[in-house]
Amino acid sequence: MSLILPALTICVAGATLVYLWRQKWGRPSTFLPPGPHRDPLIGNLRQMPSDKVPLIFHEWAKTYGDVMYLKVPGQAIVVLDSLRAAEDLLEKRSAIYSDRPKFPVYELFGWTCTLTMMPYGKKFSQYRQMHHSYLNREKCADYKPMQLVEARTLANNLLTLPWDQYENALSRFATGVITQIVAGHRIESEDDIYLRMSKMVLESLARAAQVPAGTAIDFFPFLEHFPSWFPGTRYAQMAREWRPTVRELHTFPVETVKKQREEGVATPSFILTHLDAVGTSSMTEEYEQDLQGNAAAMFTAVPVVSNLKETEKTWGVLSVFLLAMVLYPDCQRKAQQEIESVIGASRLPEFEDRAKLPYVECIYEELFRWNPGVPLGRMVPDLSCIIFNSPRQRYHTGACKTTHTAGCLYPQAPLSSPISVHKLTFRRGMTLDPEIYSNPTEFVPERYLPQPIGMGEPHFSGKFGFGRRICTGQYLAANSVWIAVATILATCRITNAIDEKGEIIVPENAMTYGLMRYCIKFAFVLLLTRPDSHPVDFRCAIEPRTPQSKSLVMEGLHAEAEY
Ligand code: HEM
Repeated sequence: MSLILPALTICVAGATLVYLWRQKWGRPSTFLPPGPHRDPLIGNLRQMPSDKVPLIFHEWAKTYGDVMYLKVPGQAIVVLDSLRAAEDLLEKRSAIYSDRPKFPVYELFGWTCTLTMMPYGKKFSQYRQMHHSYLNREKCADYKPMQLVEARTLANNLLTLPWDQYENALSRFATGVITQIVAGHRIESEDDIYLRMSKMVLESLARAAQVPAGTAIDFFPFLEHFPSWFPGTRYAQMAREWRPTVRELHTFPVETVKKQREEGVATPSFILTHLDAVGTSSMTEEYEQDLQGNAAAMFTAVPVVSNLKETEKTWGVLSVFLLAMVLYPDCQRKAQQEIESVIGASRLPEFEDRAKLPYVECIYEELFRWNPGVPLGRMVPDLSCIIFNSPRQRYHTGACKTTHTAGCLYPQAPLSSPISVHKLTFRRGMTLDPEIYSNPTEFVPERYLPQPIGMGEPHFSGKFGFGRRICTGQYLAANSVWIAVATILATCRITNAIDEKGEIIVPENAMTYGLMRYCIKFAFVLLLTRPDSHPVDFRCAIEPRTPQSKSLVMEGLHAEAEY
């Protein structure tokens, strides 16, 4: 027993030395894209920004170009700073750049069979198909009545709740839509089981997402079996604690719908459709796991916790909307005038009005460009963009396809490759491109209107990602965001909050960006990344836009309650 600790320490120290040696001498960098100078062993670790990472990468890209290479111990990062580079690699070559690395930590948390983290392959196509069959453009038209009711509930909540509950209201909206899609369940109260579960699970996901594939466990999976006091096992311990909660989100919705189906009371949902497709008696264990994983993956698309800022989906976009409306009151006024002149003051917006409200459409588009909720693209890194540094190495690792962009080789990675390289599609740089967008840091909805009224600039086409990994919930999300924006504009006036001293609070026009933190612990270098952005906490005031607003919302809710 007394020999175990020294033996383990020697093993780990040996593995670390081998690893560091490989970092230093294992790979010449002949074919790498340009990037800041790298120190021996630690690469770009010293230069890595601790805040506003997307903006700083964008600054660096001005020197090194729109395909930039960075290296920190254990991870190589390829930053794609322009739409052209992203389209070139992720759209045109998506057959070879759609893979994901293995995520031992996520798996320990209980995220197995999850599309978002799934490597490219047969199962991946099967999962995409499962999502697509329920979330394609045509099917999403059927969900509009439900989204309309949820948007009106949101407006009602914003008009009645105090300011510190606004985030909850937005979260409830996002979760409410997803629970109906996934399980046919309508959230009626604040203590709803799905709200509680999503809140817990998203918190767990956020913790795991702080370290996408960058923990000691990811580098040395065997550490999972070590006792919790052993250096580098912290995330394994955390994962073990969260696992039951994550698993509950997988099993509970499927079990509940199965039971409802047996009792003949199930309402249409993603789960019911897939249960019906096979029949519960002939359902294999594998199919059930697939269904659980796919249903749970949709919940991960919803940030439900008011204090939880780590997620990037619908909530993020709507909080960006509130911030923009406070900072740019003229835009709010123009949109409200448009709604009033097209729809009048006696009813609320509906999906059929969308084409007649071009300025509201421009606001919707500008939200995704101005401060995209996912500035570094995928929260989950890809392994697909592994770069091999020499033909010799390609030979050794058996890569089979190569492509050529910006003078660099990007061969396809074999899944067994031991090299961990993470690509981050860099959406912030794409949305700030001065060659595409004039005054790019300003919120200017008019930029999309045709000239001479507007500037004729293009919509940001990467808002839901690229290629074969493009967001499967894009049509659902687009409808959710649009109807929420239109309904809030029609019913609410969003203004600056007043503080305790009676002074106007002017929110800072700044987004916080995830931290890149580094801890060097007992020779393990852990890269902790949180590649997300969200408005810094801000207060705003929301009041009825007209004396009739509240009653209109209530009438609208009653009229649509039986959709
Ligand atoms: C405004 C809301 C949303 C935004 C901005 C958004 C954006 C994104 C982005 C940028 C990606 C990465 C795409 C890539 O890797 O190129 C993604 C992936 C994904 N999204 Fe969304 N999303 C939203 C809502 C949703 C919703 C509502 C769902 C489900 C109902 C969903 C399901 C997914 C899934 C499953 C993936 C992973 C796809 C894969 O890896 O193959 N998203 N999303």
